[in-house]
Amino acid sequence: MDPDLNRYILLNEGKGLVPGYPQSMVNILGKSNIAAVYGSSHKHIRGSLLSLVGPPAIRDLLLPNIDKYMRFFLLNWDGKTIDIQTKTVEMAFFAFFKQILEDESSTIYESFKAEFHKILVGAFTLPINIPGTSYYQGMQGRRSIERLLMQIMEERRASGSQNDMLDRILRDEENNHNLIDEEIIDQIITILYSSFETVSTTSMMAIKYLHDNPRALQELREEHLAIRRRKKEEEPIIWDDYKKSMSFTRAVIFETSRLACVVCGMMRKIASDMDLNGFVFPKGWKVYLFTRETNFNPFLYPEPFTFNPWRWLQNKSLESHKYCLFFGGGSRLCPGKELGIVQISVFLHYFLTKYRWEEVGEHEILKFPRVEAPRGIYKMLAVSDRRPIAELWWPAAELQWPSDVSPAADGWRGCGRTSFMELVLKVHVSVDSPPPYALFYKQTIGLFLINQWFKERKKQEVVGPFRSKQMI
Ligand code: HEM
Repeated sequence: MDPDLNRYILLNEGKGLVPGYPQSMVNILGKSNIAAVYGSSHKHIRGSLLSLVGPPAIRDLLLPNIDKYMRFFLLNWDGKTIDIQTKTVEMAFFAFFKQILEDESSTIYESFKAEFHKILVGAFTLPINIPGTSYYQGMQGRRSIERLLMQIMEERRASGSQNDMLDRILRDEENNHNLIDEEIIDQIITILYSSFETVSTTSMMAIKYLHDNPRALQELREEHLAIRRRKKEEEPIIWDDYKKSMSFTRAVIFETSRLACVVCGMMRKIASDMDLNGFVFPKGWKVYLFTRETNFNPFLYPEPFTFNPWRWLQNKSLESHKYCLFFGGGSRLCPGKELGIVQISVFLHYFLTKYRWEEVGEHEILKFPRVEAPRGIYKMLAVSDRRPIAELWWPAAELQWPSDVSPAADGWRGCGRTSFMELVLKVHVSVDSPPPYALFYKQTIGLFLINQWFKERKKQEVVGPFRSKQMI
């Protein structure tokens, strides 16, 4: 949790602090996925990815598409009670799928979605490859997506070009990255995996915080209405709108990422015995850089539990502060950072300028180990606002939300109080099969983990402090 040490680890991959994501994730996302490779392979793949999702690509190719699909996606919510969690999940998947495989049929879209869901569930599990486990299903999902992509790539090669991301990887005209098929498949799965949950969760939480903070909602809405007033209804959002007229939107997105802790940390592996802050970390050990603590550092963020987007405007250097690690750091700084922010901004733009909404029923949002509304009950009644744009604003009185849903009340849930064992059991023992399998696996895996834990403790007592100055 030490912010300086976290930063040191992120900046020193070259000294043997390499990515250390779980085996299940490496197997399911693929051995050449960007988060599993390092050194020259990492540089090579990262170069290819940046040319696909970096700011020039967003400005010229991706933003017009995001605009088109976001308008389409937000049609017809009027008068309906929607589950905002389900909707933001669909929004993120739909928009990224369309960037990658624009003209593929709805049948391909539906199969992709179903198989991708298995990948999501399986990526952080114990790699036990027997029917019924989430890992097994994740591997099945990966294989199906592999088959689908191979087939699409063959068709594309035979029939000439389209202009989506897959096609640009296949052509790779300007950049000469020339990825082989296996690398292409791994990168596509990784782009979807890395973008989808971060973008959907940040969008959902932004809506929640805006709910709870009418003043922020009103200011954000005014920012977007001002953009709309300059445009005809059918005119899309362009790069200049995003760069020059959405500063409060960016602040809302950063404040949401901070308070909701959409990414809690990053994982690294020690390539050879290493002394870090006076502790010897033996080769092969995994290090979890727990960065979410820093999000609540009162010196960096006064009144850290308050949703205060204005702090990002008052202190412009906060975004590049060395402890601000929402998007990682060093050579693995998120290559999709700008794309993610653009997508959430365009989503908010159309959501705020099209609809008013209110909460329906009770809701519960968990923050740890991942941010989610576990029963999907965070529902909203969206009402299309048909008044002329000039009149569109909400009197603050309309927007008094219950005080018991303040960010301070739920912002800290579980954090720091979840024991390691509890966490391991929660994260890994998510077996999706019906009883009696589920119970059997849960018990077996639970016993296995407890046994491992006792063994580990015993080892520490016998081996002592790992030849170090202090015991880890
Ligand atoms: C709000 C949105 C996002 C957040 C908070 C976020 C966060 C992060 C973080 C913290 C890392 C560092 C991981 C590490 O060091 O191990 C990362 C890496 C990465 N992100 Fe994002 N991300 C977001 C959106 C996206 C999008 C839209 C894409 C899609 C293009 C993307 C693709 C990636 C990839 C490929 C990596 C691995 C980079 C590497 O290993 O060099 N992310 N992201």
